[in-house]
Amino acid sequence: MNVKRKSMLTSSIVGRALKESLLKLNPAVMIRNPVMFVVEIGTAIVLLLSLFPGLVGTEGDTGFNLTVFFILLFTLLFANFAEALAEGRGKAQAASLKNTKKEIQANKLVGGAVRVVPSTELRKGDVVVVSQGESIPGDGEVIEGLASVDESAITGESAPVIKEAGGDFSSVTGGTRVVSDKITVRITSDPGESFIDRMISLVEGAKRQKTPNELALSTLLISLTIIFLIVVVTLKPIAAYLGIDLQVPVLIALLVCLIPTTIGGLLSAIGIAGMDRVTQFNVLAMSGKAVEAAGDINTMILDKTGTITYGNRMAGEFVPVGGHDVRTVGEWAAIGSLHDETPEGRSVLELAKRIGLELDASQASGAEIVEFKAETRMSGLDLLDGRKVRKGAVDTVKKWIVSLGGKVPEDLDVKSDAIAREGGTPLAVAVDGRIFGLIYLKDTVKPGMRDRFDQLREMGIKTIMCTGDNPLTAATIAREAGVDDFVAESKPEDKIALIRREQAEGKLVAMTGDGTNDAPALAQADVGLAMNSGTIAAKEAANMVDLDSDPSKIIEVVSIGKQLLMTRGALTTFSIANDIAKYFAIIPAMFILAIPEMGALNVMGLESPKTAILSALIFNAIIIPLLIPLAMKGVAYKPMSAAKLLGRNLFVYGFGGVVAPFIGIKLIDLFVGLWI
Ligand SMILES: Nc1ncnc2c1ncn2[C@@H]1O[C@H](COP(=O)(O)OP(=O)(O)OP(=O)(O)O)[C@@H](O)[C@H]1O
Ligand SMILES: [K+]
Ligand SMILES: [Mg+2]
Repeated sequence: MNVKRKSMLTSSIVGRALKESLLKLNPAVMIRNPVMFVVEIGTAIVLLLSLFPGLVGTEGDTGFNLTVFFILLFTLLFANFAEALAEGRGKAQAASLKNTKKEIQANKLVGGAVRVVPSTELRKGDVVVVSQGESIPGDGEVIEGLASVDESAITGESAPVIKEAGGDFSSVTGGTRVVSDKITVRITSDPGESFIDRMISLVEGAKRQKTPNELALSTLLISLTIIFLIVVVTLKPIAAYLGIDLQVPVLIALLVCLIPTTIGGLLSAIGIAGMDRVTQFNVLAMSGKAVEAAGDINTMILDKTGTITYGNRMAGEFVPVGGHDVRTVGEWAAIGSLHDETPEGRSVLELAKRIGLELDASQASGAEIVEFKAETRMSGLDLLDGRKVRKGAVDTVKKWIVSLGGKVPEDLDVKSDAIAREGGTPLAVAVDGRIFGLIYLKDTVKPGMRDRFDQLREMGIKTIMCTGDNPLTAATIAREAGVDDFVAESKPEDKIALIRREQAEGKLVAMTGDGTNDAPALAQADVGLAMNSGTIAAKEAANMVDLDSDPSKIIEVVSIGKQLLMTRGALTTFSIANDIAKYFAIIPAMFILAIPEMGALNVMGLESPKTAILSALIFNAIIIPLLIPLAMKGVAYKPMSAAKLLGRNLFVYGFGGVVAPFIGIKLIDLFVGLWI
C-alpha cells in the first residue's frame, strides 16, 4: 500500500461515485447540506405536482413540470457526485490500508519468556520482540536494540529506516516490517487506536467534521437560502394581487436558481479534496481544521539544521587555537566523540580517521558519557582518570572552562567567527580548563530555499529561523536562505516563547519538529507538523505528520491550505454572482404576460417564458459538474499579498460569475428553443 499513489481518478472510483450519488439522495444524509436539502424538498413537491396535477391551485403543464423535476433531480445528483468523487480516492486508499492491517502473530514477552499471541490481543504497555523478516505487531517504542525497518506500508518510501532505542528514532508503527536485526518494542496503543487505524479513518473521511471556516460559510449560505425562500413565498400573494397566477413549480425553479446551489453543492467536495491534496503529498492532517489553519498562517518558524540546510552537518576540519596543533585538537575531539551517537559526533570520528589519526578507543573505557543535549549544547566524556573532555557550542564551552578557572585562548573568537561567517558551525574542543581548538561543522543550505521564502513573503507570511547555533552562523545561513528573521542560541523552550509571542500579537503560527522536546511547541503552534521519523510524543502533539519526514514541506502544506481557502472563496463569489443573470432570465418570464413592459428586462432575448426558466435551471444544474475539476484541483494560484489576491479573485470569479451565466443561459435557450 502506498499513500503516495499519484493516479487521479480510476474508473472504479468514478463508478462507485455514481452509485453513491444515488444513495446520498436519502433525506437523512441530505439534511447535512441544508441548501441542497431545500432543493430536495422542492424536487419532491414538483414530482408530486407532476403526478397529481391540480393538487394546489390551477392545473399546471405536466410536461413542463416533469422537465423541471428532472433538472432538479440532476442538480441533486450532480452535487452528490461531486462529494462522492472527492471522497472516492480516500476510500480507495483506506481499503488498501485495511489490507495491511491483517492479524499477525506477535512474540510477547511475559515474565522473561516469549509467548506467541495474535497482534489483536496486544495492549498498551505490552512488550514484544520483533526479528528480521517479521512485521511489527503494533505501534510502539523501541526499548532495546537497533533494526532497519521497511516503512513503505505507510510512507510509500522503499528505503528502510533505522530504528533504535532511546533518542528521536525510537518510534515504530504497526504494520511495518523489520528487514534486519531484532528489536524489543513496548506497545503504545490499544487495538483500534493505532496510527494505521487513525490513517484509515482520516483518508476515509469517516470522522470528518465541518471546519470553523466551513461552518461560517454554511451559516451564510443558509441565511441566503432563508431570505430567498421568504422572497419567493411572498411573491405568490403579491402576484395574485396583480392578477397573475404563479405556478408552484415555477416558484420552486426560481428559488433553486437563486439559492447558492453551486457552492452549496461543491462545498464539502472542496474541503475533502483539500485534505486529499495534503494526503497525496504524504502529509497526514489530523483534521480539516489543521489544513485550513495552514491557509491562514502569518508566521512560520523553521529550524535551521535539517530544514533550511541539509542537516547532515559534517565535521570538515580541525582548527587549532592557542598554539596547539591539528593532531591534538583532532585527537581530543575524537576521544570526546567516542560515545557521541549524533551525526555530528560520528562525523568527527570519520574526519579523524580520514586525516590518519590513530585513536586509542580504550581511553574511553569506563568513562562516563555526557550526552549531547540541546539545553546544554555540549557533549563529551568524563574519563576514568578524572579528566573531562568536552566539545560544544563555543560560548558554552567558554563559560565551562572559565568556571573551571581556565583561560580563553586569544585567537579563539577570530577563528570561530571566521567559521561562523562562512555559515559553518564551530564546536570548541576542551579538556578540563583548556581549549585546544575548533571543529568546523559544515552544512549546506538546500537549493531553492530563497525562492520559497520569497514566495512566502509575497503571501504575507513571515519566516523566522530558530536555531541553537551561534548568532554569526545563524546570520550567515539566514542571509543565504533569505528568511525574514532569525533567533540564535535558542533552546527548545525559546521556541514556545517565540510562538506565544507571535500568537499574542494575533498571529497564526506554523512550525515543524520531531523531538520529544519539540512536542510542547508543536502543540502550541496553530499548525504543528511532526516528522514521521520523530518521537511518539511529537507525533501526538502535532496536528499533522509528514510521512516523508521532510520538515521543509511545511511550506507546501501552507500553500495547499491557502489554495483550499481561496478555492472556497472563489466558488462562493462565482455562485452568488451567478444570480444576476438568473434574475434577468426568470423574473421577466414570470411576469411578462401580466406586465408586458417586463419584456424590456429580457436582455438575453430568450425564446419564451418557459425556455427562459428551463434554461436558467439547466445552467444552474450543469455548472456544478463543470466546476467539479476546479473544486477538486483547487484554483490556480500565484503567491501574492492577501489584498491583491482578493482583488484579483473578485475580478475573475465575481465578474466571471456575472458574465458566464448570461452566455450560458443564452446558449442553452437556443437549444431548448429547438424542442419546445
Ligand atoms: N554532538 C554535539 N556535541 C556537542 N555540541 C553539539 C553537538 N551537536 C550540536 N552541538 C552544538 O549545540 C548547538 C545546538 O544544537 P541543536 O541541535 O540544538 O541546534 P542546531 O542544530 O544548531 O539548530 P536547529 O535548531 O536549527 O536544529 C549547535 O549549534 C552546536 O553548537
Ligand atoms: K443557485
Ligand atoms: Mg538540531
